[in-house]
Amino acid sequence: MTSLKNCPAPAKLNLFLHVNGRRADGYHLLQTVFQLLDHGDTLDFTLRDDAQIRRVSDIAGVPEEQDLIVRAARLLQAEVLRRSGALPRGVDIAIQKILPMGGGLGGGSSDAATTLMALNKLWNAGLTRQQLMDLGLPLGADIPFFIFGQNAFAEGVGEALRPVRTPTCWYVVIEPGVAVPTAAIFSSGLLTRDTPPIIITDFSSHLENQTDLKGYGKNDLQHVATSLFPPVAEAIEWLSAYGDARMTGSGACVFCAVANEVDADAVLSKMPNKWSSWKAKALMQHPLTAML
Ligand SMILES: C[C@@](CO)(OP(=O)(O)O)[C@H](O)COP(=O)(O)OP(=O)(O)OC[C@H]1O[C@@H](n2ccc(N)nc2=O)[C@H](O)[C@@H]1O
Ligand SMILES: Nc1ncnc2c1ncn2[C@@H]1O[C@H](COP(=O)(O)OP(=O)(O)O)[C@@H](O)[C@H]1O
Repeated sequence: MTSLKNCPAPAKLNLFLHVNGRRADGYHLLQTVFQLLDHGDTLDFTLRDDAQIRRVSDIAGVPEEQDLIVRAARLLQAEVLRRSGALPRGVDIAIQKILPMGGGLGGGSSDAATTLMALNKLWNAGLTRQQLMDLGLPLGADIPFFIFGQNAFAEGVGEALRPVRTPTCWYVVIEPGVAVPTAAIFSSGLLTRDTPPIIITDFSSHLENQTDLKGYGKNDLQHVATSLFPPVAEAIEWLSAYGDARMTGSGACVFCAVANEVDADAVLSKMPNKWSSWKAKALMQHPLTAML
C-alpha cells in the first residue's frame, strides 16, 4: 500500500464542559463529553521516495511548519525510527479543510489524529491505540479523544477517557464568523474554575436518551467567550429559539440538538444569511476506524 485517500477527520462537539480546577502548570482540569459528528475535513496520504513530510495543500494562516498535521507526522516518523532503527518513507499530505479554525470543533486536533492513525497503517508502524494517544497529547489536548475513536466522558485535560453512549440525534451548528483563541478564554479573569466534579457511575445509559441536553451540565467557557466575542452571544440567542443552544469547547461555534434531519433542515431554513451553518448526524464511532 502506497497511499490512503479520503481519510475523514471529523469534528467534535463538547456536549458540556466543566472547569473543575487548575494544575500547577496552569492547564485547567476539565470534565466534558466529546461527541463525534459526520462533518469534517478529509486528508490524502501518498508515500514519497525520499523521507520528507510535506503538506501539499494550503491552509490560510497556518504555515506548513506549524501545521499540526505535519508536526504529528514528523513525531510519528521519529518514533518509528527510534523503535525500529529504520526511517519510514516521507509522505505528501493533501487536506480538504472545511472546519473553521478557532471554532471549538477540534479541527486541528482531528487532522493530527487522522494523520497519526493513517500513517501508523501506511508505515506498518504497529503502535497501539494508546501509544498513538500518548504521542499525540503534547500536540493538542483533543488529539487523544479522536484516536480513542468513540464518544467519551473526558477528565484531566482531556486525556482520561471513558466511552459514553450519547443520543443518536442530529445537530445544527452555527459558525459565528469569529476565531476564538483558546488561550485567551482559559487565561481570562472572567473564568470560574470551581465547578464541583460530577461522578458518573452508569456509563451505559448516561445521556443515551437525551436529545434535550438540559440537566447535563453547561459550558463554563461560554460566558467568557460571549463577553469577549459578541457574535457568539448573538448566535446562541438566535439558536435558543429551537432548543438548548450552547457553545462547543472554547468557541466560537454554537450548536443545538434536534431529533432528526428534517428538524435540522427546518432550523437551517430560517438561518440568517450572515452565518455559515450546517447540520450533522451524531456518530457513534470515528469513521476512519472502519477504513483501516
Ligand atoms: C477547550 C477544548 C475542549 O475540548 O477544545 P477546543 O475549544 O480548543 O476545541 C480543549 O481542551 C482545548 O484543547 P487544545 O485546543 O488542544 O488546547 P491547546 O492548544 O493545547 O491549549 C491552548 C492554551 O489553552 C490553555 N489551556 C488549554 C487546555 C486546558 N485544559 N487548560 C488550559 O489552560 C493553555 O494556556 C494552552 O496553552
Ligand atoms: N491542520 C490544522 N488545522 C487547523 N488549525 C491548525 C492546524 N494546524 C495548526 N493549527 C492551529 O490550531 C489553532 C486551533 O485550531 P482548531 O483546532 O481548528 O480550533 P479549535 O481548537 O478551536 O477547535 C488554529 O488557530 C491554528 O493556528
